[in-house]
Amino acid sequence: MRIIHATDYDDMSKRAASYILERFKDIHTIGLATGGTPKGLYEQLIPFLQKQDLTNMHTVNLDEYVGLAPEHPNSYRQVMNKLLFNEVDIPLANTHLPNGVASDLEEECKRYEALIHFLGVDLQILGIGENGHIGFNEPGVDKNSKTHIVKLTEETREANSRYFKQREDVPTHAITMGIQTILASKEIVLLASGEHKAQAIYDMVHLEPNPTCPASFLKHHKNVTIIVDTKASVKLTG
Ligand SMILES: N[C@@H]1[C@@H](O)[C@H](O)[C@@H](COP(=O)(O)O)O[C@@H]1O
Repeated sequence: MRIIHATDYDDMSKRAASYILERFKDIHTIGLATGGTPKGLYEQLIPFLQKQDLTNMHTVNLDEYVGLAPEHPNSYRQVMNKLLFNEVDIPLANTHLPNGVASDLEEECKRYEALIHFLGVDLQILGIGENGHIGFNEPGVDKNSKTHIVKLTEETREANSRYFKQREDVPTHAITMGIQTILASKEIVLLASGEHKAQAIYDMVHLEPNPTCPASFLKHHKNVTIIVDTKASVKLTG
């Protein structure tokens, strides 16, 4: 695990953008994350992406809420459209997320997993939850998990309720890439900013891989870079 230290959120976003741009010519499929953390990174990437031919590029997102149709303003599909896809000239058909309203959700998980393996992810961007979750792989997750349906912890629903009108509107379940799905990508870049992420970052770096901190399983991957700002790394540096 390589650690790149950034001063603050803005610096983290800029460093992450430069890191990705240095490798851009080798990225055909990129794994994307939602949440507040990668927003600044996407803003940094947009001016560059606007000048690229993205016809053959594909994106795969980590997760989607169960029960929210792609048109729902809180669906991760809409979030990604707003943050990135509408700003650049990528065919929407090349931007992939699980379908949270599929009639057969188990089949949908299989379809999405197969699609990811077919495309092959060159670089996966990750954020991290305060409880160490990646994607929506909550504590207790199986390290061999593939794309699956998860019940969200109350902590995660609370953390994500800021995007919804009221807490009760936050879905109880989601479809997420599993730990194995994430580990199958060629390279992983995890971003974290803010003191509320400091414990999760400490656990990820210092604990043996174990399900209490799902991000600790990233130690099983040979090419992981974490870009953390001063506040998120405060427990690492003392
Ligand atoms: N499923 C997403 C994760 O992919 C994200 O990393 C996490 C942290 O979000 P934020 O970046 O807003 O702190 O929240 C959500 O639960």
